[in-house]
Amino acid sequence: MSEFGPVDVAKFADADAVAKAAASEFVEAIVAAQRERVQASVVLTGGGTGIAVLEHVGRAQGGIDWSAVNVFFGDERFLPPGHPDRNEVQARAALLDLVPIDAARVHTMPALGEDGCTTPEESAARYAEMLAQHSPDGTVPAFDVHLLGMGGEGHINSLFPHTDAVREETRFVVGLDDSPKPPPARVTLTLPAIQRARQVWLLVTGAAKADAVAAAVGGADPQEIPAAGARGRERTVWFVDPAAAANLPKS
Ligand SMILES: O=C1O[C@H](COP(=O)(O)O)[C@@H](O)[C@H](O)[C@H]1O
Repeated sequence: MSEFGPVDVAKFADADAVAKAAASEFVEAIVAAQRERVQASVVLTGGGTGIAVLEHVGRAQGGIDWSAVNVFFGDERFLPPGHPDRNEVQARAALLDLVPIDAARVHTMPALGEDGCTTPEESAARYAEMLAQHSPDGTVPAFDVHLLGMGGEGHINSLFPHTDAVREETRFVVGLDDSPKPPPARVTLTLPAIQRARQVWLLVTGAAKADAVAAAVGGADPQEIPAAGARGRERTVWFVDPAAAANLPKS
């Protein structure tokens, strides 16, 4: 039996409908996790669609007990604190500053110069320690939902094709200083960390991503198309618009 749940593709009329639907299901998933386990843990992503989803969650919110949500990040740009390109900064503006969540529950990846971190690897090591403290077995939490965006070449978090980061098999967080997409210095959860999540949701819109969507859903090698390795233990869902879904088999 596979260690992963099924892969579903959910198609919506356009990019805004993708963001609205994912936001509404995200709220429901957090509420359901809190009903079952009291605490919910989610991983946020950067990128256009990922941040649009958070804006819609901020408007909807319905029923989430924010005092029992732990927020983590899938990747981060290793830039000074408060830099507008940091995923954390964008997530705060879109959602986290608008809801009653305790600052201690927002687990950000240390920025350049924060907590004495001068390299992405130092930031990654700090983040891995923090994740271990939030995991019953001292590894990484079983996130309820891990949100992901995807680049046109199939990257997720900061896991780019044919890189050491996407090949990583043991560490849950790594730093890189040669990201093909700027900025070069980044920190990212790895495939082994993503694969601990109960649910993995990929939020993908636009024609530029159609080839990578089809390859990933079709079971490509994750070293070629990192998104192919993004699988949740209970469920993996692709939230796509018609342009991103264009090259999927019609059935
Ligand atoms: O660099 C990144 O890109 C991906 C995808 O972004 P998108 O704007 O094309 O949706 C994003 O998921 C990731 O967090 C970010 O660091």
